Amino acid sequence: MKIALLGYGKMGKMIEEIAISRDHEIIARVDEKTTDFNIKEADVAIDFSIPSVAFKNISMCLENNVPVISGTTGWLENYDKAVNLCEEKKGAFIYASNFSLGVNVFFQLNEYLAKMMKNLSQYDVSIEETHHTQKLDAPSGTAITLAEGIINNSHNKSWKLDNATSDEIPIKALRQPEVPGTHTIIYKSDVDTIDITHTAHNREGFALGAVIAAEWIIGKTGVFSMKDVLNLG
Ligand SMILES: NC(=O)C1=CN([C@@H]2O[C@H](COP(=O)(O)OP(=O)(O)OC[C@H]3O[C@@H](n4cnc5c(N)ncnc54)[C@H](O)[C@@H]3O)[C@@H](O)[C@H]2O)C=CC1
Ligand SMILES: O=C(O)C1=N[C@H](C(=O)O)C[C@H](O)C1
Repeated sequence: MKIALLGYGKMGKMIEEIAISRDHEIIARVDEKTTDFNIKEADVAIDFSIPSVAFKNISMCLENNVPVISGTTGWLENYDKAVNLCEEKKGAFIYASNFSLGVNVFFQLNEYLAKMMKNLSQYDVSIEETHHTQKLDAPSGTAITLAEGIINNSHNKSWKLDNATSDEIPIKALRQPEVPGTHTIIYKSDVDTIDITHTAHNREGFALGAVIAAEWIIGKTGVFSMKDVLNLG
């Protein structure tokens, strides 16, 4: 498979390593200085760039009929436009806030727990995420997906970063050197606390998931999620 890497930072480099180990070829490594590449030469593009350029990258791929996987977070105000463009062009597109197998299991665990806690009003739910200090967006995309998983399966209606009211799920975003990504869901009552945590030890799980998604999307048409790729029960 010929892969164009849109964004060649921490994730782009890790994806390159894993893609090569699975016999794929990297035909472009694109950062803000790159001008001379032809996206049409790629079988698939993998975008791990920055929030302000992700939608432009995704649109470029869809306009040129190149299937695109995006893991960039912090650009979701344009997600619906990307979906519409994909449908209009009969293209193929996957966005996931987190490509790791472990977090995708954790997403399902979170939804299951939210259903169990739905009518236990003595518990208040909150989310905490910790990432490295270079992260541009807060809260993390994964924390937003977790909040949406709770909202879709409980009486909670919305989430808020810091200073939440009692109607909102509070999300706390902590930044500490070198942390690849830790997410905790907390249910607290006066008498006890239930919490579940996913801790990434490094970036390999994210990168492997993105390459598996890229392998999976070849030959398909439509907008998909990691749930489709991983076929989790
Ligand atoms: N969905 C997932 O599983 C994961 C998502 N991420 C997200 O992926 C994104 C990238 O993360 P990292 O690699 O850690 O960040 P990074 O800062 O190490 O790399 C970002 C890269 O984008 C490049 N870039 C800047 N302008 C560009 C442009 N116009 N076109 C193409 N590339 C451009 C930068 O040069 C840099 O190399 C972030 O949004 C992060 O939140 C990170 C890890 C896992
Ligand atoms: O920026 C990161 O590093 C990560 N970003 C993603 C997010 O915002 O959820 C996924 C992972 O937690 C690492």
